[in-house]
Amino acid sequence: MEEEKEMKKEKKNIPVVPWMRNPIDITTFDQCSLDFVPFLDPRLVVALKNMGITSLFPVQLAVWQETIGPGSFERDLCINSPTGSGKTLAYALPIVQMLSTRAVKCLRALVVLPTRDLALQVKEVFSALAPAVGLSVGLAVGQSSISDEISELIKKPSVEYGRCYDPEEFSYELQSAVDILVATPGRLMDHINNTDGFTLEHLCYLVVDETDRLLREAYQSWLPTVIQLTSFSIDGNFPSADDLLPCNYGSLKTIRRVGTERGFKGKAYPRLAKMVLSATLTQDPSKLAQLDLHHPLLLTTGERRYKLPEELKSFKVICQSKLKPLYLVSLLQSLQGEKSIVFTSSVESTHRLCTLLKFFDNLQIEFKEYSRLQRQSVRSKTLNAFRAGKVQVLISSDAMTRGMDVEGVRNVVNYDMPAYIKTFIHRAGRTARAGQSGCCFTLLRKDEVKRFKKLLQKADCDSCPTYSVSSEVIESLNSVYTSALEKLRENVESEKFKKSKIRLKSSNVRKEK
Ligand SMILES: Nc1ncnc2c1ncn2[C@@H]1O[C@H](COP(=O)(O)OP(=O)(O)OP(=O)(O)O)[C@@H](O)[C@H]1O
Repeated sequence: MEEEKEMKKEKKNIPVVPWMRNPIDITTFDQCSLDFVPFLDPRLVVALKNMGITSLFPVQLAVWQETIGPGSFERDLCINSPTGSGKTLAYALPIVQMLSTRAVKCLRALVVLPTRDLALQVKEVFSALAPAVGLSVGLAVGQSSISDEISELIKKPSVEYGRCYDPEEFSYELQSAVDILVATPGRLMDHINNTDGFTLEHLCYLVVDETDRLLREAYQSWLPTVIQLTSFSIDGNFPSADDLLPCNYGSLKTIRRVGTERGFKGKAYPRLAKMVLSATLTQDPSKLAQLDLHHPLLLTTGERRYKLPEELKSFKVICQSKLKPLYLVSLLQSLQGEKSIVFTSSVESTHRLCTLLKFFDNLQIEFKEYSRLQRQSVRSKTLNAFRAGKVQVLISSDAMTRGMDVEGVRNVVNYDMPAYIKTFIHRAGRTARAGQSGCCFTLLRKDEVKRFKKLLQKADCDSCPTYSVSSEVIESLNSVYTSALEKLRENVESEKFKKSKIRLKSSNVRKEK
């Protein structure tokens, strides 16, 4: 009976979790000039202006109100706000301001993101703000070797030549070189487990960005570990690491301890304040429970759970499956070199489509493949070229969908219809960011149209006109397409042959051994 009730609520879009039913509506806030933002540190005003920011977006003002303003961050914040609405600055700005008065450097804010590319992007935002008030920002994503990363994050004590040091005392002297750390879960766990001097004992702020994505995967249990290391028991004592975790967790000796600590002189331990964010925040009670939120407060945009950016226009392009590449080429040509991202359903299909397009004679579109099958260095190079406008079109698997912010993307093309509204939202959200306009085109077979319409209704989108592609253009491309398909077939055969040769060679080497 209870379960039935819960299901009905979900269908009606009423959150099952009670505290989610009385949110703060972000749409009631207006954009606000920096000059009128209460208590904003003048040094940060200068830093923001240097970033080209002259006013705060509604979500940023709403979070400011709940952290620096009257809310005083007494409750943990769950922020559900559309793609491109400025969530990064919404948490970065108050964190930097709150830490600006700190006396001693230690790790006080941790921001966790699901991918390296996203972490790099968020670090840029913190790096543009934090130095203005004397704070340092670190990155733990596995971009450099672990030893390089450690030397960036941990400050070694100065050693006097000729003096003999007790090793235990010596390691106790290790100090954080950063106030704020932006990390991916894997590298974070590496440091928690193995890096001497890496400690969460002084952590005041935890941000879980792209929350629903991070909660979907366990990532070596990073979340329960962080929560255990930063919580204290009802009697006010902090648990001992030995009580909580297996003995191979080396540096967990650094768990929060009872008593006065460096950085909290004379003050009781503050609770760990959390901000969790997404454009498609989960409402699943069991997932939210993992975050161990303290009197959570939801900040959301309007009444609907999912919302597309105001300035996004959606179109459908109807075509037969076998003619999709032709329609795509024709569509891209009609976009006349505007920065665009084409999403496919898998890394394999991304690769196949790119190979096929390479065989289109006289295409006159600068495009590049971007998928998680590629090495990070290749991906970074491609992304930089795309950012710089040297590449007009990125053909991508879903590696790009979450959070990536590339200026000037005017169009998104769903080469394959996304199966879920969340996927549609994150893909489409690579355009129409920060109040700019943008278009999302979805290639559909006739029999997919009804399902697609239903999908869009979940995000309150009732208008998705058909974008017609000129049949003359399609016809004129037909012979080029036929020959490109033939070349693709030959290419697939030769790739298969090469792979089988490599396999044979390596099995012969093994036999010889
Ligand atoms: N107050 C502001 N004024 C002008 N531009 C801003 C402001 N705040 C953010 N931006 C710009 O808006 C863009 C989108 O911001 P951001 O990446 O934080 O969005 P988001 O809400 O996190 O999106 P997503 O859900 O896709 O991750 C960025 O290019 C950022 O520089």
